[in-house]
Amino acid sequence: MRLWRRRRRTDVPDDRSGLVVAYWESHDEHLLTAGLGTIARRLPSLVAAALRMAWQANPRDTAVALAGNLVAGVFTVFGLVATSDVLASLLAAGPTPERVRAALPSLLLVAAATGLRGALLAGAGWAQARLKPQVERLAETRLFELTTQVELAAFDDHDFHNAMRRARDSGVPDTATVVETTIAVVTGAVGVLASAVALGLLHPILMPLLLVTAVPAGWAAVRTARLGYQAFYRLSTARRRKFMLSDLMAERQPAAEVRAFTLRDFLLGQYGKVADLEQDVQLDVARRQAAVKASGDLLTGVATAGVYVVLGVLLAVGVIPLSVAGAAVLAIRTGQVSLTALVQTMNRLYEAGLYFGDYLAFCELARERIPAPPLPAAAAEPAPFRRLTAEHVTFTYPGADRPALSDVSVTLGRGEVVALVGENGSGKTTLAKLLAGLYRPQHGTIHWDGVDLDAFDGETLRRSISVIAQDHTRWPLTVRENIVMGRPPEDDRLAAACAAAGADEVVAGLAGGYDALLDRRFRGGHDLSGGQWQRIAVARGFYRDAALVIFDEPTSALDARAEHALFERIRGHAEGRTIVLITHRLASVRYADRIYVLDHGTVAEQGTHAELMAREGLYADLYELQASAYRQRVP
Ligand SMILES: Nc1ncnc2c1ncn2[C@@H]1O[C@H](COP(=O)(O)OP(=O)(O)OP(=O)(O)O)[C@@H](O)[C@H]1O
Repeated sequence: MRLWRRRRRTDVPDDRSGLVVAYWESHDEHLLTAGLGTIARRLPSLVAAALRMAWQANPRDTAVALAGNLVAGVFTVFGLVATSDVLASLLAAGPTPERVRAALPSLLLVAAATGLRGALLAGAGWAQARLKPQVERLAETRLFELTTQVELAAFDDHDFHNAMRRARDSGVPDTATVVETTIAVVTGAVGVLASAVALGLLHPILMPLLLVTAVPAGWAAVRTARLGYQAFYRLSTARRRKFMLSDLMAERQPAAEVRAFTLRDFLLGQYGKVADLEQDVQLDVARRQAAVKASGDLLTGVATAGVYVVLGVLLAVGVIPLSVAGAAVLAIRTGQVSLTALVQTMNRLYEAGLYFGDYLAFCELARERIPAPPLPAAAAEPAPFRRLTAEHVTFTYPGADRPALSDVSVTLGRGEVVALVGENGSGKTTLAKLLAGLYRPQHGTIHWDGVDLDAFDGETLRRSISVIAQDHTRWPLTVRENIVMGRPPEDDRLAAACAAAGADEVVAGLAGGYDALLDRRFRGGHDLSGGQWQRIAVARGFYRDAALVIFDEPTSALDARAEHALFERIRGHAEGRTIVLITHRLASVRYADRIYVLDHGTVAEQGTHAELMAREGLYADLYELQASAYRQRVP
């Protein structure tokens, strides 16, 4: 932390400190200043949460792992106490063969206890190994169940996004680590307890000696974990920027532009700044962790020497006999091994627990952002509407300082083609997403034949709506999967949708036809041109039998002939449905039943093409501007 502040004041260039400030503002101070007490208080709830997770993943394996370790502890005590009897027999007066014979029963007990303990630990270890992948899968499934269910607006929220990255990248893998180390902590604690009980049985005064060696090792482990977490948290924003830069420099998609714009030096320079920052922090942390570890080891050595001195004194003044002292040394050594393992695993548990905490916190956060369930009365699948109306709708994106839409009202009737036009950033896409139920307005209502959209279950509602987004996803799947998109595959429908979108020509040109894989990262995969991809996306829109079909800039990448043909087909597709068409090609919206002209988030004008032209307002201006461009080119 000190290094950080020093750098911010002195040699960090401005753009680098931009990263730092972003990180610094989102800092969770209390996690970074956690001491031994905090950890001790945190561990029980952590252990409980981890065991709950393990139990949900597989109750039998969890029970076997825990019970195996606990019962093994009983055999440890048994073996240590029996060792004292062995030593007492061996150190007694008399001929050696007699002494060995006398020690035999205790020796057999020690051997049996050791064997059984080993078998139990092996069984517990096997159960534990089985648990790991099961827990990992459970954690990942839960995370994806939530990330695919939260409201779309959550993805526009920087804090939510950061929390999701931390949960996905560190939280999920560390969930399995937390379960693993929880059981290891139980194992270590049982081992220490067994040694302590054995020492207590040998002589009560020996018990506290074991604990003396625990303090320095515990301090070092906790401090090291804390330093590591500080570094991770400090660098979370910087790492995100580094991943982004590494994608820009080493992925296929931006490769051409990196060269065309001669961006190499700029990107490497940006990368260098982030990498310098990361390296500085990591080296600083490594140096401080090494110093802490060295101090911890030194103090543990001093404490162990002290324990042996005390043992020697007790022996010298006759408080304990030699056989007990011998067994005590063994118990202390056994206890120390368990103690070291316990401290190390506690350290790992605490460290992983912080990330696991991020995971649990994110799951909680995500649950809060799942849209509320609909009213039971209206939860059925919506019937095709006669009228879809948005009334006085206002919507502001999370973190935005002004609304993207203000007091917007529109009406869509069945069988209509309704066009949304307007300049860049005027709110067309936002309005379309609200009509599709992807975002919820903060003010105003959207009614599907008089029923508020909120009353429908989101998934059910969206089955009745088809959205072809402007920035549609190029799914790395086959052509068929790209168009069918999880709906039951029907060949006739597929062919009709492709023909309507002009994608049939694209499919005909691919060796695998509908089964061609559209991802060049896999052997035999294909890539398509922008216009070809757009035809596939439009076919997706035609394939879904939806009451409301939204085409957002469906022809932006199409050639003139394909564009003309597509607008014709879109009009044909409106029968029994409603089409919302967003486009800047105003010639194509002339035949729309109604045109809404958006301007800075409000509806500036509405009407048919003829009405709007007669009005001589914004629409007429934009239309004339486009038309004159064509007129100029044609003498
Ligand atoms: N995810 C987002 N988070 C914050 N602001 C956004 C987001 N998406 C859009 N905006 C803002 O909302 C406003 C409306 O954007 P929208 O995409 O709806 O405009 P548009 O009319 O579709 O523009 P274009 O013609 O360029 O596609 C813009 O000011 C834009 O910057």
